[in-house]
Amino acid sequence: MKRLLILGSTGSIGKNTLKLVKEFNGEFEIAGLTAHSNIDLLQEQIEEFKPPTVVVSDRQNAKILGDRIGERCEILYGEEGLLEIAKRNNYDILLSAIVGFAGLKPTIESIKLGKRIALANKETLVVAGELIIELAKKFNSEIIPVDSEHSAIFQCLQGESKKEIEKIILTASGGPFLNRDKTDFESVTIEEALNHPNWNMGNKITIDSATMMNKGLEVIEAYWLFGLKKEQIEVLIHPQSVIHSMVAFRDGSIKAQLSAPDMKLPILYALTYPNRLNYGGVKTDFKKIAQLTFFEPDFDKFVCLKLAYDAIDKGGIAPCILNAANELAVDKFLSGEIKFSQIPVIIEDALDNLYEDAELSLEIIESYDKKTRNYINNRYK
Ligand SMILES: NC(=O)C1=CN([C@@H]2O[C@H](COP(=O)(O)OP(=O)(O)OC[C@H]3O[C@@H](n4cnc5c(N)ncnc54)[C@H](OP(=O)(O)O)[C@@H]3O)[C@@H](O)[C@H]2O)C=CC1
Ligand SMILES: CC(=O)[C@@H](O)[C@H](O)COP(=O)(O)O
Ligand SMILES: [Mn+2]
Repeated sequence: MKRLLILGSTGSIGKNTLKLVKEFNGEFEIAGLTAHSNIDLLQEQIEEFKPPTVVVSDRQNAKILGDRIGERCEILYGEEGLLEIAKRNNYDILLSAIVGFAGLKPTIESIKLGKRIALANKETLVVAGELIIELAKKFNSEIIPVDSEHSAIFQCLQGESKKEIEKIILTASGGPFLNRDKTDFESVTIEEALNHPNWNMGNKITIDSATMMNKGLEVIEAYWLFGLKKEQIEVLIHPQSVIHSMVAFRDGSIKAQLSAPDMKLPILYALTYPNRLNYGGVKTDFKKIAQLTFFEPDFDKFVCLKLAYDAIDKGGIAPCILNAANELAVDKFLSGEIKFSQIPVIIEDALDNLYEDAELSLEIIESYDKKTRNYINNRYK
């Protein structure tokens, strides 16, 4: 029986993980769940999975939830609550699935306990990749990717050594605007941008897929996770999302991992690695897949992808600024404050004006995250 602490249990990854916990009755036990503000769903999850402790973001929601469920489970709140639940030594695997920068600090606490991290929260590696990889080594914590592309690469690399890799090929669906002209980006609606062709995900990552910042964040995530040069990380548009990524080896051989697009597979692998469980929940029928196609991304159209590659070159605090600016720009687009076409403009503006040489530490990363958000809030009211 593996004990799971799920950060972000009310989100898309969190809910898929709980479906697996239910499906594999007896394999997993829930040591804790966390939500931001969706206390109705969290309450249902408490009733079904009986975690000893849960966390919500604010005190008032903690009180409302407490009035509803009484003594059935301990309720913590705020950032302190998240850090506290992550520091408790009562679980085996942390499923890190909070969206955005908020996932960073509790993930670090879990790494410090030497836990296995099933990492969905890609922003953790984007903003603090160097620190995270160092800490994971120091505390002997395994970081197993949940992100479908990184899980694919991780699976292709089993039994291989790094020196044999020529490059990795991150596949990208191209999102809902793959065939839309860039001149139309001004008039893109929120509904259109949230209409991902292949994946059903949370709002933030869905908008990132539409701008292709998701692929940019994934390039940075792969850079840290697999310790490769930027030039060894290629992005390839593959609109069907059946090949989740590939590794090309120096002898010319290429390995790929394939399946119908369903996050339950990479989640399950991160929970059971190096083993697999019998699972018929995701069916891949090649006879129903008409074709698999591939082509190069258009960096002029999807500027966010270019900005992410540039942020690796700049290094230091650049990926943190890129991430904070992107999180805020996406929020502003989703609340109707800015146009879709302004997202890359805002990110570039923040990078141009805030980037400087800085010795990385958690404190510096937190201060640049705040500085970037303040800068954008003041400029784009
Ligand atoms: N969805 C997917 O298929 C994939 C997701 N990922 C990554 O996984 C992560 C989660 O994505 P996804 O599940 O789609 O996101 P969702 O938006 O669906 O869920 C986010 C979760 O985090 C909680 N949350 C949001 N803001 C905060 C905060 N400030 N503090 C604490 N908790 C918070 C939410 O709570 P509440 O519900 O109460 O708001 C919810 O439980 C992201 O980093 C994403 O990039 C990676 C690959 C695929
Ligand atoms: C499921 C998953 O891992 C997402 O990150 C997905 O890859 C998004 O698709 P695109 O960013 O390729 O559109
Ligand atoms: Mn992905």
